[in-house]
Amino acid sequence: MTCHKRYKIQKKVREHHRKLRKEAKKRGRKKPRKDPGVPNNAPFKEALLREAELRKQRLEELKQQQKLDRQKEQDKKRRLETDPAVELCNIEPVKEEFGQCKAKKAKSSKQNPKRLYCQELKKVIEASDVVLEVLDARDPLGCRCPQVEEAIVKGGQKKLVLVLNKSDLVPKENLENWLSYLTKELPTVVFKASTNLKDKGKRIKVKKKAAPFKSEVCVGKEGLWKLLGGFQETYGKAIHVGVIGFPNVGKSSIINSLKQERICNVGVSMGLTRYMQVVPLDKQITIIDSPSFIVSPLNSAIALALRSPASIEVVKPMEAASTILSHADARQVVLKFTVPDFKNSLEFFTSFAQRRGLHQKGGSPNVEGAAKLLWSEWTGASLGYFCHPPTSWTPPHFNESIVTDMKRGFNLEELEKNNAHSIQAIRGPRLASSILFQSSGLTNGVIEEKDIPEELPKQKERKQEERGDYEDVNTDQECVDEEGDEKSSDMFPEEEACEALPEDSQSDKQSAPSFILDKMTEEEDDAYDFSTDYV
Ligand SMILES: Nc1nc2c(ncn2[C@@H]2O[C@H](COP(=O)(O)OP(=O)(O)OP(=O)(O)O)[C@@H](O)[C@H]2O)c(=O)[nH]1
Repeated sequence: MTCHKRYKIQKKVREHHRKLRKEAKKRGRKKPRKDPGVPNNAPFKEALLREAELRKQRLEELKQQQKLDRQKEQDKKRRLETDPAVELCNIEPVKEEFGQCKAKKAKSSKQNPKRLYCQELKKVIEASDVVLEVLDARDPLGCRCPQVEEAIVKGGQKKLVLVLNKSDLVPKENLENWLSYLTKELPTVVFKASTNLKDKGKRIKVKKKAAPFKSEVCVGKEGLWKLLGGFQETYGKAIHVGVIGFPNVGKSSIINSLKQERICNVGVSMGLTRYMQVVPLDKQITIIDSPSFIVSPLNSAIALALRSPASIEVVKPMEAASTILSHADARQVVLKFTVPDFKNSLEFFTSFAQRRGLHQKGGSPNVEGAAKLLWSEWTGASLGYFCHPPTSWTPPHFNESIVTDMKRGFNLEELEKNNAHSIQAIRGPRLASSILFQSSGLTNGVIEEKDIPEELPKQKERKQEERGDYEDVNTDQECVDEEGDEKSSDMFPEEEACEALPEDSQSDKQSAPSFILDKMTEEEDDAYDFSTDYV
């Protein structure tokens, strides 16, 4: 920050305080006077002090009593909620916005969130006839969870379908390779969710003449509808379709795209969906959103960094971002983020922070902020990177009979045609401008509640603190997301820097102080908005 600007801010702060003092004076409200206590020469001072002490004690006791009463009341309520009749609300279609059952929320507020996620996920699987496992096309294998897949196919009653989402973020050739790799095992749908939908009730009107903005278009919707519709016809009755997957793969976005309205909560924060949500698509098909899978702590560092729901797991941003960086092609990273060559991750984060205008007080680069930004971009909605599918066809973890069973009832020829059509319609990044990433393969998940260790209170506190920290970055990101999170990954660095700013700064780019110092003009410098920028 320039000295000129700093002094200007200080002056404004002084003026502001002066104004407040003046207004307070006008209103006649003065500072409360300090209690001078009982003077030493007062008669009966000792007795007065004792009396005051007693009054204080009585007040404390009263407060304690009220607290106990409140606790008793809450216990009573909780007991009422454990009544099975309340449980029924779990499977009822959503009635309120983002459909979270309030009773359920209250009940589970004190439960270990990982257990809650497992419970909800199990409920979704149990209630579903077809399960859509959503995979991030940038690392499809890393988004598959063998434990959950096995739980689905175990009974032989349910169908498992893979949905290759975020396919706009990988090169076309790569997408084709992954499709042919995955379809050998399970029916796979190529999808690109629409990320710019209006809230529930406000349907999008697609004008006939005006071509919709590239980022608003959903691709693969027809294919998925037809696949589910065809299956429902052969099945002969109404079906429930569960949508599952690791955090941020786009489960809720897919449901919103199918429904064409923003019915499920969507955002860059990992682990945003905490409860199952039932959304009727039509009379015959009901879709169920679910919270993400819980990652097993035995996974590799890269799997933990990319697949841990930040809302319930603690992953240190610096460690996570460094691990991600070590798995990416350094040359392509340098080109993509337009930073100089780097020897280690710290060097990269320093240049990245400078490039994106992330500075701490005093002007030093905000390395931690840069790490958080890279981490959230890697799991977010705009950065293009890709992994190669295994070169040879490795035997699936399902045997032949399960594979044929999973494909039965679906019109696979039609699906193939629709996928080819989707691939044509998606305009992904070029292979040369995308970052090559080394996947660590399948990610192990925890599906049984008993496998989740109980958290110690101290651990819990630490997690909450760190989560708060992470959410700071993500709320910023979310704001951007809502503005139109599908910015091309080939955007200019200045635009990308703006992406990391809070919504206010985004919406008022002209007046907000720019984070990019070398681009800061005198006009922007003068435009310090005291009402929004001074905290
Ligand atoms: N570019 C792109 N972004 C997508 C696509 N689908 C989803 N996203 C973005 O990915 C982010 C995560 O999407 P969500 O739908 O919240 O993902 P989720 O799996 O429900 O996430 P959790 O609720 O955290 O488990 C959001 O910012 C979406 O806008 C897609 O097809 N392409």
